[in-house]
Amino acid sequence: MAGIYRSTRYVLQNAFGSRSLPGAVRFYSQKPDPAPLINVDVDSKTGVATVTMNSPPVNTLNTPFLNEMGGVIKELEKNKTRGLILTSSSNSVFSAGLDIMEMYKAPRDQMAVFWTTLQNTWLSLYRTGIPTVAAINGHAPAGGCLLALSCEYRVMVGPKFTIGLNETQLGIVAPPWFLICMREAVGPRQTELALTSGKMFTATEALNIGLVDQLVSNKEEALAEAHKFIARFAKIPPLARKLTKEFTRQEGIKYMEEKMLDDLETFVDVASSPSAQKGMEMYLEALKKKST
Ligand SMILES: CC/C=C\CC/C=C/CC(=O)SCCNC(=O)CCNC(=O)[C@H](O)C(C)(C)COP(=O)(O)OP(=O)(O)OC[C@H]1O[C@@H](n2cnc3c(N)ncnc32)[C@H](O)[C@@H]1OP(=O)(O)O
Repeated sequence: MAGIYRSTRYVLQNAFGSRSLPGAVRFYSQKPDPAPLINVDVDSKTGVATVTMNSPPVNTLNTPFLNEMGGVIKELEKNKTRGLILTSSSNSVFSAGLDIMEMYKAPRDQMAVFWTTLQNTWLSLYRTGIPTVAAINGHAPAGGCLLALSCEYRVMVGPKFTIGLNETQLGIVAPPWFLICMREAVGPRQTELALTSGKMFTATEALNIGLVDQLVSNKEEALAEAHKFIARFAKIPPLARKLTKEFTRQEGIKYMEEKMLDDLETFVDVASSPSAQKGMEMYLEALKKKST
């Protein structure tokens, strides 16, 4: 463990040129990208940003994507955006979650950079003072569900899409901060039942347990409801709102601030273990078979 801790720190220091970890890796220098993986459209009347994930085919969360997302959130905060609506350009997938190729047969140092980027981007989204809504217009397994859970409100297009933390089905484990997000939405009983079996919920089931807040029948309605949710805060002083959100989300924020490096070590250990690698291999094969 200690060896991994040291080598991970070394890789991150090389990668980010920082002297104090992990705080220093929270900031990204955004390179201009000719083909953005995320589109941002700010409504000039309301100041609300629609952030559209646009990384075909299935919006997997890999290091470049997560870096871009972190940069987008930082930029929106700087510009005092009034709301953030997270959605997808795909007609059927919100996000397929973490890019398994970042974990399957990946060197430990690559896994470490990937996970640190995920931790930081997640924290930015989870704790931002900007009101956030997920307009879930497609399947949202695992990391896709985490993205939605990190927002304050979830509107899901039903009935055919699914959402859930299905990690155990792949032979991997949702880390505690994924679990905290789920528990905040559905409570401890449903969280244990859902995560131990890796259950994917239909949109209606998700509504019934509180995993999503509203069902709609298409993306346009989802966006309209998301705007309505954000409009609720028009008369609420932003600082009071921001601090209240931060207090409500204290457990997840504290976990990440205090346990970031432990969490990283655990991830690299678990994800590189032979059983997790085997699970991912079988899962990737099944995905390939399905798509041919
Ligand atoms: C201690 C902590 C240790 C570990 C914690 C790790 C936490 C992990 C959390 C995660 O997020 S793991 C990822 C879990 N994701 C999934 O289980 C989703 C898998 N994907 C799907 O179920 C389906 O792709 C879909 C329902 C999202 C969409 O279906 P469809 O529209 O039919 O697309 P295809 O299945 O044909 O996929 C197109 C293409 O994309 C590849 N792909 C899909 N998902 C992933 C992924 N997560 N990572 C990498 N690649 C993915 C798929 O293989 C296809 O590739 P082709 O080359 O065959 O086109």
